Amino acid sequence: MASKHGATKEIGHAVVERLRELGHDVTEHDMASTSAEDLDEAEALVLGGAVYFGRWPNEANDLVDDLADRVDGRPVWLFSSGPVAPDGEPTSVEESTIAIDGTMTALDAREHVMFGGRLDKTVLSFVERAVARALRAPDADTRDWDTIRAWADHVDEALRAS
Ligand SMILES: Cc1cc2nc3c(=O)[nH]c(=O)nc-3n(C[C@H](O)[C@H](O)[C@H](O)COP(=O)(O)O)c2cc1C
Repeated sequence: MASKHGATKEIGHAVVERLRELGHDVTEHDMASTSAEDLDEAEALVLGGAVYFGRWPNEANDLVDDLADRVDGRPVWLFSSGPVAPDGEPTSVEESTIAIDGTMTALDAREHVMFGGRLDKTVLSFVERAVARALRAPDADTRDWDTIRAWADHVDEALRAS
């Protein structure tokens, strides 16, 4: 996971827990302290990033660059955590956009899914808080745990089918 304030990390943890329940041997990594080589033994990869200004954090994009040469046909799934409001900015799940096409192509990923996010202005940096205020983004947590777990089930099914 690549998470600045923990919301994406918690989503990733829920996915990991569900995949473990379903019998998979899963290791959880923080992308900021993970190299592509660290993932060489993994049979499949699930990468999740928080969306800031329409893109994943730098550490996620750096890891994707390094992974591109090492994926070697392994199945890859991607998720993002972003939208926190039904309207306004940051925007709704349906409207939220992220520059993910390059990542999809680089890793030959099977799919990318956008989950809701969490915004808590009390934990943001000064600049982030100023941006959130300027965008009139409300404090909210729109992560839907049933949807997140259902997606883990879907990844499990795809893994079993492959
Ligand atoms: C400065 C700032 C910029 C953001 N930009 C976007 C964005 O472009 N698109 C989006 O959907 N969400 C955006 N968000 C919402 C975050 O992606 C959301 O809060 C996310 O769940 C945070 O994840 P994290 O706690 O793992 O860092 C932004 C939030 C902040 C504070």
